[in-house]
Amino acid sequence: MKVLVSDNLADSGIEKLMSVPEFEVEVNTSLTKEEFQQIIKEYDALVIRSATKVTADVIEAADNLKVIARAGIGLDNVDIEAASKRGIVVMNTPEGNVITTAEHTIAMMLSLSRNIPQATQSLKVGKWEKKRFRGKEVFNKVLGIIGVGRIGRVVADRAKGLKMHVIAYDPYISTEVIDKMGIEGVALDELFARSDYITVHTPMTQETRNILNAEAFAKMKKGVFILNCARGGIVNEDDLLKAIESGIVAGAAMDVFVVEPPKDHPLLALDQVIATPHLGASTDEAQENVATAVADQVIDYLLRGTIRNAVNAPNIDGAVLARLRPYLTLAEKLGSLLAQITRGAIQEIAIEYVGEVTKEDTQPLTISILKGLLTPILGDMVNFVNVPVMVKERNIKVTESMRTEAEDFTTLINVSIKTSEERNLVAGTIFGKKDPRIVRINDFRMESAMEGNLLLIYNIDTPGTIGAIGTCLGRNKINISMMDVGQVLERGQNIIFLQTDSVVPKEVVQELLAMENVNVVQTVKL
Ligand SMILES: NC(=O)c1ccc[n+]([C@@H]2O[C@H](COP(=O)([O-])OP(=O)(O)OC[C@H]3O[C@@H](n4cnc5c(N)ncnc54)[C@H](O)[C@@H]3O)[C@@H](O)[C@H]2O)c1
Ligand SMILES: O=C(O)[C@H](O)COP(=O)(O)O
Repeated sequence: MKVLVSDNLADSGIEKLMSVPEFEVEVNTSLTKEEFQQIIKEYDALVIRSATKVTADVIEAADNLKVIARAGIGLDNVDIEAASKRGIVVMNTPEGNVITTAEHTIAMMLSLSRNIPQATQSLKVGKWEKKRFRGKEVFNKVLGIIGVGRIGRVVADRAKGLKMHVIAYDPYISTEVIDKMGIEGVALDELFARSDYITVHTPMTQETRNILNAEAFAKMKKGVFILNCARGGIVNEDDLLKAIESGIVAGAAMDVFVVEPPKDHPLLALDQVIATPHLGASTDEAQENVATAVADQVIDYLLRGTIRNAVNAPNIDGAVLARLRPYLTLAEKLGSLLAQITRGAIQEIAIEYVGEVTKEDTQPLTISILKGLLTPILGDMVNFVNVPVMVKERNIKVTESMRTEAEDFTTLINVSIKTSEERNLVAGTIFGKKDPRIVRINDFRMESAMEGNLLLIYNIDTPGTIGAIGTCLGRNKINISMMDVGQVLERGQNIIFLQTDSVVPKEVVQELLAMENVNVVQTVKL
C-alpha cells in the first residue's frame, strides 16, 4: 500500500509509517497542485497538515485513496463531502495539540498585555522605551471565551490559574458542563459587553465566520483585546482593523489569517497587533503527538480496518469490530434482502433493535443496514463512509428504536421499509455466535440461512405444490441446498424459502410463476 505524506510531519510519525513492511511511504512537501493531482491516484493513504489543499479535483483523481489523515485538528483544507462521496475516510488527531494551542493563546494574551514582541523589536534596534511599552495586568480581568471545546476549556483552566474571571459562550455545551469547568456561561452579547480579553476557539462554520465583526466590536468595552488562535476569518480582519483604528480594540493577537500567509495585510502594519505564522500547534510535544497518532490511525485503518477519529465514519476499534462482525453481517444482509424484495423509490426505513444487540453501539449496524439496502440499487460505489451522504441525498427518512426486553430471540433486528409502492418488513437474528438468520418476512415466520442464491416463492398452501416446485427446479438442473417454509395459517399462505447452488434464470422463474397456486417468485442474492 502506498502512503503519501505531503506536509511536514515529525520524524517519529514518518518512521512509524516506514516501519510497516506493507507500506511504501513517500514524503513530498513541495508538490505543485498539478503534480499532486497527477500522482494522487497511486496512493492508498494521504497524510497532511494544514498546508495541503485536498480539493474536490484532487479527490476526483484519487482512484485508490482510502484515507486522508490530518496530523492536527482543522480539516478546512479538505473537501470532506467530496471525500465521503468517494468513500474515503477522513480522520484527524483531535487531542495531540490541544494543550500546545491553549498555551500559545495564553502566551499571546500575556505578550499582548505586556507588549513583549514590540518591546523586543525596539530593544534590538538599540532603544530603551520603558514608558512606551507600559502594559496591563491580566489579574482580575474578564476573559471571554467563545467556544469551550477541547482548546477553549484548557485556555479557561490556565486563565483561572492567572486569577482571571472567565466567562464563556458556547451554545452547544450545556450550562451544567460549563458550570463544572468553574466558569460562567453567558450570552454572546453579554460576553462582548463584559470582557477585557476575547478569545475565539470555535471551528470555522457558517455561524462562526465573522462572529467578531463591526457589529460585535460595537458592543464591546473600549480597550478590549482580541485573540484568534483558531481559524482565520472567525474574526473579520477588515472590521478588526477599523475597530483598532477607532480605539475600541486596544490590541489583537493573531495566529491565523483568512489568507495564509497574509499578503501585505494592513493589520500587520499596526503596532497594536502581534502575530505568529499559524504556530498554535507548533511545539515539539504537539508535533510528536499528532505525528505518531496519525501514523497509528493510518496503520490501524489500512491493516486492520479499525477506524478512529474519522469525521465521516463512526469510530470502530478492532476488538469492538470483531464483536460486532456477526451483527454487521446480519444488518447488511437484512438491508440487502429488503432492497431485493421491494419495489419503488425508498422513502422511509425504520430499524428496531431488540434484546442483546442493544448493549452494543448500534450506529455502525444502522450504517450496515443502509449500505446493504443501497448496494443492490447503486452497486459498489456505496460503502460504509458514503452511505449516510447517499441516504441524505435521496431524502430517505431513517428512524431507529430500541427494546431491551427480548422475546423469542435473544437478539432481533427488525427493519421495515416504505417505498413509493409498498411496505415490507424483515427481521433477523444470530444463531450460535455468528450465524445470521432471517426469522421473518412480513407475516411469515421462518428460521433460514441468509447466504448465496435464494428463491422466495409465495404460494397457496396446497398438497403437492412443494413437490412440483422441486420437480421444476430439478428439470432445469438447479440443485436445492436448503429449504424452509414459513406459513400464515389463517390465510393458507406459504412462503417457500429456497437456497440454490446456482442462480435461478428468468425463464425458470416464469415457469414457476405459471404453476397453479404460485403467486410470487423472487430471486435474491446475499
Ligand atoms: N492555531 C492553531 O494552530 C490551531 C491548533 C489546533 C486547533 N486550532 C483550531 O482551534 C479551534 C478549536 O479547536 P478545538 O479542538 O477546541 O475544537 P472543539 O471542536 O473541541 O471545540 C470547538 C467548540 O466550539 C463550539 N462552537 C461551535 N460553534 C459555535 C458558535 N457558533 N459559538 C460558540 N461556540 C461554538 C463547539 O460547541 C465546541 O465546544 C478549531 O478552529 C481548530 O481548527 C488551531
Ligand atoms: O488545526 C490544527 O491542528 C492547527 O491549525 C495546526 O495546523 P498545522 O498542523 O498546519 O500547524
